Amino acid sequence: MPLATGQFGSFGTMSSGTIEGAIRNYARLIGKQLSPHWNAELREASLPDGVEGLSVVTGILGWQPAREIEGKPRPDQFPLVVYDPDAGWAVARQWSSEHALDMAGRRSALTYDGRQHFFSLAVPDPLASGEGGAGSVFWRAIMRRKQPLVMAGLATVFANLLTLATSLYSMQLYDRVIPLASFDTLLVLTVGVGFALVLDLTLRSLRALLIEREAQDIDAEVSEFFFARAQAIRLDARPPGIGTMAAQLRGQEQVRQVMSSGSLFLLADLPFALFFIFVIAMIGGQLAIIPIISLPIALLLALFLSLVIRKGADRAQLSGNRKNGMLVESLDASETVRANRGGWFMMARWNTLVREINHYELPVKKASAVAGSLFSTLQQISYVAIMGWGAYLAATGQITTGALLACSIIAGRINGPLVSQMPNLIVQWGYARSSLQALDTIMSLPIDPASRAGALRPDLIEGGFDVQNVLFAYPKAQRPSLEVEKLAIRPGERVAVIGGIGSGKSTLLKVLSGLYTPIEGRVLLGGLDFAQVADDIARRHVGYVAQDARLVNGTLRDNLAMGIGDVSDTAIMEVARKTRLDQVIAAQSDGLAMQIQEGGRGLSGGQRSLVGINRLLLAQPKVWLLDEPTSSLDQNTETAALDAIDAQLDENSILVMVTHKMPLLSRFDRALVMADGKILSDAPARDILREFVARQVPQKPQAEPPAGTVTSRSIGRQAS
Ligand SMILES: Nc1ncnc2c1ncn2[C@@H]1O[C@H](COP(=O)(O)OP(=O)(O)OP(=O)(O)O)[C@@H](O)[C@H]1O
Repeated sequence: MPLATGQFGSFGTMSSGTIEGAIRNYARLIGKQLSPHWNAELREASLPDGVEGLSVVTGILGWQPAREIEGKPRPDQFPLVVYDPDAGWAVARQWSSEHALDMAGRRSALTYDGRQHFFSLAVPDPLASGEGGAGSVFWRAIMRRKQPLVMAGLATVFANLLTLATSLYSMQLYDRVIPLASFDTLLVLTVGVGFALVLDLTLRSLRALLIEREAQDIDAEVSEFFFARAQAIRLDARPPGIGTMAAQLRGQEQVRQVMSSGSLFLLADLPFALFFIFVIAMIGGQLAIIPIISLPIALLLALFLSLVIRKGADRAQLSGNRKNGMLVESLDASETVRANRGGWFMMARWNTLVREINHYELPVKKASAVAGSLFSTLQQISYVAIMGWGAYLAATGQITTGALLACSIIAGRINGPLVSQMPNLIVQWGYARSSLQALDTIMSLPIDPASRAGALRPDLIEGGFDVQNVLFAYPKAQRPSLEVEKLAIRPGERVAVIGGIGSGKSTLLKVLSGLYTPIEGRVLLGGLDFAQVADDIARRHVGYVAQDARLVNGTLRDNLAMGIGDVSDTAIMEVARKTRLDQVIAAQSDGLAMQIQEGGRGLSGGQRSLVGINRLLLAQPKVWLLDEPTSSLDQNTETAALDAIDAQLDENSILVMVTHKMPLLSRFDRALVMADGKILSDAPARDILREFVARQVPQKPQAEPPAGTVTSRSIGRQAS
């Protein structure tokens, strides 16, 4: 709800600012990302008007309370959240004059008249909760919901106490009602136990509902965390098996399921087992010895089972994840597999994995089946022992028949749910444990420094690239794929990168884009270590079209406007006309609303590249990094697309483009020739082109590759 309305001082009319809007702006300014659902809990809350609103909001969100600045803030204390009695909540960047504040997201300044309140806020980082491993992510999510969980715990306590009511009821029936034919007592007891049962039902249902509701929230929070974490993993550190990694991430559902299935509350029943043994001792005396013996046996059996299945569950889980990876790979590469008659090869790998899973799962299944029978036998033995020994005690007058019956009911309560569900629970926990281990592996992968809190957020990046002693190697690679001692690219330069296949051109572009972090050396852009610049700022400044331009599931419009925000259809069509994408759009009955399938299926390779180029033209970055963007375009479309890019470059823009098409060098100032991950030559593009043409002409009769194709040999020759 709006907290205040009014105007910002004398500098113009403003709409009223809400706390949520101010927090969003503040987080952006200080470089913290808010999780997508950060304000979900605020929607149902009623927030007070006025300055108290912020403390209520931080309380609901579980953040540290905001710190109010006393008096007039110093310049070094900005940015600050501001509450103005007239204009509501906003964010002040800095003083713009002695009595005016420069406001974030607002064009006019706020007049300071001493009535404003200033706050500094500690915005938690959504990825920070990952410190301490995957288990701690779940644990923190649970602990944030202490209140409902305490209530669920209390419901467990009461429900357990109420089970005593039925046993005591039976005892009274046998000891008082039947011998004395006391029907009044029967009526009172039955009504009493009836109430107890209704209460028990209510409490158990309440507990189940509470757990389910909280489990859903925990699920949303935890899955959001792992999704964000997976997105933030440094691209160069990603494991190659995407399908396997997806399966590992899905393991979180298994952990969540175990946590929400009420199994945790089954463990909460454990202390009650001790209490029930105490009650049996009170009613049945020596009979308590039976559960005192049977309960530890059950627990030891459970411990033994968990040890037996641990190894098998871990291995079965690993193979299961690989199986998922293989499934994804075989579906993704189905054309290649089919065209090369690789079906049987894939099938053989699949069957091997299935056999592997069965091999590891078999001992788990066997152990849990045997344990199930053992637990049920233990339960029956303990029943027979209670009844047999109890009958002797009753016959010899040491306990009443009612007490015997009550003891057998209570003993059933000890052994019943706890013991009968134990094997299942242990197997579930075994798998959840290995899922947690897999999640820990993902958590241990390095994340992009730019995704971390504290990344640089410059308003403006001015200047060119300065690459200093950069060394980059892919994980587990034998040798580096890129070694660049020194490379400077000034604003306004158009640089082509050429070289044979696998010479390191794409890697250079990825390192320049900041998507890959060098293992040694630095890439500076405008004097800033680019790896330290916040991701959103970096992406806005640097545009990159990958060699394999992939699209995502959604409409063509979604794909063109991805990451750009508000972009009108008119703007899209204007750019599309320049690059000839308009012809692709016109050929579709749905136009921009055309549905694109995963990975860009539905469009041809060339069309996909063209969408990538158009996206960049709409984003209007200062730095353009293009990896063979026109390799699959026809001549006319290529010319149109490159002309459109040319037209958008100004004297401060940088263009670095990888290409195998030598004639395109005429469009560039400079050309870098690469081989073996190194820059062999860095020269004016026209010189390289002239040299190339000169060398090509006499060699034509020797059946060399067609002009315009760069090979390792030709590059070697140029460089020499
Ligand atoms: N994901 C990866 N993991 C391991 N090694 C890789 C990976 N990608 C590339 N390489 C290796 O790094 C080297 C440089 O590859 P890069 O893709 O930069 O070459 P390129 O010059 O762009 O080649 P092309 O012209 O074929 O696109 C190659 O030797 C390649 O084998």
